[in-house]
Amino acid sequence: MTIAKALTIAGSDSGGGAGIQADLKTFQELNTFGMSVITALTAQNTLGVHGVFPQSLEAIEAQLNAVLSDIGTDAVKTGMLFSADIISLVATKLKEYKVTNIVVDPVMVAKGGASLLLDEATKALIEELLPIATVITPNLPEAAKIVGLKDITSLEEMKQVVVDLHKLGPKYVVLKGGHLTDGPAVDLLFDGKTIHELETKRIDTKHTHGTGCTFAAAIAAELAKGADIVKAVETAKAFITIAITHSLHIGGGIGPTNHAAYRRLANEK
Ligand SMILES: Nc1ncnc2c1ncn2[C@@H]1O[C@H](COP(=O)(O)OP(=O)(O)O)[C@@H](O)[C@H]1O
Ligand SMILES: Cc1ncc(COP(=O)(O)OP(=O)(O)O)c(N)n1
Repeated sequence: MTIAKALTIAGSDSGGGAGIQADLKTFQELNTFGMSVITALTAQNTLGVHGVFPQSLEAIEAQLNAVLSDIGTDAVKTGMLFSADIISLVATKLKEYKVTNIVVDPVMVAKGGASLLLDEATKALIEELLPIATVITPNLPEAAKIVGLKDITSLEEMKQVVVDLHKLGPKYVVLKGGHLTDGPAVDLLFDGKTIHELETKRIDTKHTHGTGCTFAAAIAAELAKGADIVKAVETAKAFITIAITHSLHIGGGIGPTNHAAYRRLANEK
């Protein structure tokens, strides 16, 4: 039996809602074979990030070589990369192994405010990773930081920024509107010619831990299976919307999204 393969290069979330754990659950639910390269450990739960422990470059390189020299992958999703050195290593290895379908989620800050990317690493992200990305999936604060704005607060501003982000080299840009404070949850996909709007009702819940990781992992899984970019992003949007609708009220803070809900609902149809 053959199965599409997807690799996440990201940080571990001990609480299970974001990072490597969210990515692997999403890969599994979307019928791909998930693999991981762990860049950093976080001691994390629904209340926040309590510790960040980056892995050595040696450990990260060994994981990348092990997976890519033997198994290979049909898509990669990058998440928390933490430092400029880790970004450079990942970019070098993705080029060395000629990896295609590279989804870059430029993770910078967790919802609780903890920094998951050193400030000085933004330059390496922009210069080394964005140009080799198939698609990037920034949220609004990440996009603002990348293009040098204070903030992005409207759909009109999003439409300008998605074009500016595309000029940095990725083939496609998905700008996520989850951080807009009211109105529907609108994401924009720009393919260099057309801006596609993906809109759903905004779900009234605080339990949104791991939304960005899950969404980007779903895009990677769909690309790995051969979907075109529009279909991949549409499926990812449906996946995350259902995961948020059925989010899990566990722990004392911001609970995780429900990765199992999409497949469960599909099976009930
Ligand atoms: N309350 C919500 N209701 C519906 N969709 C949401 C909600 N919050 C976020 N989303 C969607 O979840 C995905 C992740 O977006 P976002 O939360 O902005 O990312 P991040 O976790 O990186 O900050 C996007 O598709 C966004 O539109
Ligand atoms: C290890 C790790 N990686 C990424 C994140 C950020 O995840 P995200 O999907 O943006 O969700 P929030 O944390 O912002 O809810 C993380 N927290 N941990």
